[in-house]
Amino acid sequence: MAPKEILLITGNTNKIADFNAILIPAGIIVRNRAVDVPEIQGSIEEISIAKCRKAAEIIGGPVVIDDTALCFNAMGGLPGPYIKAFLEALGPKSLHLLLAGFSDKSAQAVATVGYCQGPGHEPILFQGRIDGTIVPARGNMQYGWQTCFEYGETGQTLAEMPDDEKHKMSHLGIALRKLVSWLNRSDDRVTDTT
Ligand SMILES: O=c1nc[nH]c2c1ncn2[C@H]1C[C@H](O)[C@@H](COP(=O)(O)OP(=O)(O)OP(=O)(O)O)O1
Ligand SMILES: [Mg+2]
Repeated sequence: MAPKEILLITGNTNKIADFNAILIPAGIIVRNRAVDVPEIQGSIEEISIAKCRKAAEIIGGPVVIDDTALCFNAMGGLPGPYIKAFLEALGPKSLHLLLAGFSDKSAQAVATVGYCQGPGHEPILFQGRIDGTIVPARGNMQYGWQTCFEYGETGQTLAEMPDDEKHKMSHLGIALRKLVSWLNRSDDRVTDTT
């Protein structure tokens, strides 16, 4: 089987590294274009679909995007897809203070990966969601809000987990494994009809 290739549209170098770490072992080559695609307001799915459609229009061909949300249950799912603005304003060390007035610190990390064949095609979404708890920052500060999200019952934030362990259970890992099986299925369909 020929190696598969995707074009990931993102300006986030940590995201590119995570895509590579998860997809290279699955036999998928990740190319990247750092285009800043406008992000609308709406549900996680609406934002991802619009972002994916716009990226395909800009590139004029097949693209993959990701939009990652951090949803606080006490806040009805906010900041959700708007987490980037909160992170930029507060920094990872203060993010947990948003929940200071709530006893419920539970949260979900949600990766929504979109694939669009090209302009005029409908994007397809692949989503990974994991449950966790928002805590004062612990671990490697390198990436986003990962210091503040303690995964499940592990007692570890995503930033305290070794990368290979994290990619096996992360929101992005789950979403990308769904993308991989869809890419492989579509390959089978092509084989079936020839
Ligand atoms: O696994 C993650 N662990 C920790 N932090 C993360 C993760 N994944 C995204 N993040 C951060 C980056 C950004 O502050 C926000 C998501 O925003 P999001 O729009 O998806 O990413 P982005 O604007 O950096 O890149 P782009 O839209 O060009 O793909 O959460
Ligand atoms: Mg973005």
